[in-house]
Amino acid sequence: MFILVNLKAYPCDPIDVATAARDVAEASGARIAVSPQAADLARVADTGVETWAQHVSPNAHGSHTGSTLAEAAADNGAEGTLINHSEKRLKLADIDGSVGAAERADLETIVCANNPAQVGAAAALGPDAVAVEPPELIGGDVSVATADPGIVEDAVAAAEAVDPAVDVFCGAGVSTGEDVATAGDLGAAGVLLASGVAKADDPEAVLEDLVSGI
Ligand SMILES: O=C(CO)COP(=O)(O)O
Repeated sequence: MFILVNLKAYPCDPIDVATAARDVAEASGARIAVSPQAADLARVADTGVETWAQHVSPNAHGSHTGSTLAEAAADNGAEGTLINHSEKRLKLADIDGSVGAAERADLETIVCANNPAQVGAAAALGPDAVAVEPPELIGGDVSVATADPGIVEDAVAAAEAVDPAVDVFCGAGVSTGEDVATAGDLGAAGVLLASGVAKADDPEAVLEDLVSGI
């Protein structure tokens, strides 16, 4: 199970979380990545933790003010990128373009989706993985795998039907090792989470609990 911690725009110290994630990954052997604000990519990558962008634009180099270029993310230490997060929704053509931009820059890709139908559509674009995150459960206390196990199973089936090479992740409300284990039992290859770590008083303790569920 891959654990990806999305820091969103939370007011946590990205280096504290990155250092804790690096230490827990090293001690446990688990794969843990941290996805900070674009401006913090290089500092987070410098800790040695696996670092992901929260978004990359479909654009290549050129006159595109305000773009987060895949090439710039990669040059600043990102190894992968989320695309189409629920809080950064894109048009279909732009999701396709961002997947292509990430591939050109050698970034691994996870395309996020609201439901199994969108998971199937996202899988057709050829990312490395897709993630199902019901928006109504994001930021809550109950894990998607407990609140709506069927949506995870249906997302796994939807991706499998389109492209069995595309991994399926789930996210929303994940905060414990038990949540990680339940997600794995439903067929997820990993989890995306944010508030459970970014808002924690002791992110390292939460990460240690999370990897106990792998
Ligand atoms: O959006 C998410 C991860 O990308 C999930 O957020 P929470 O873990 O805060 O529910």
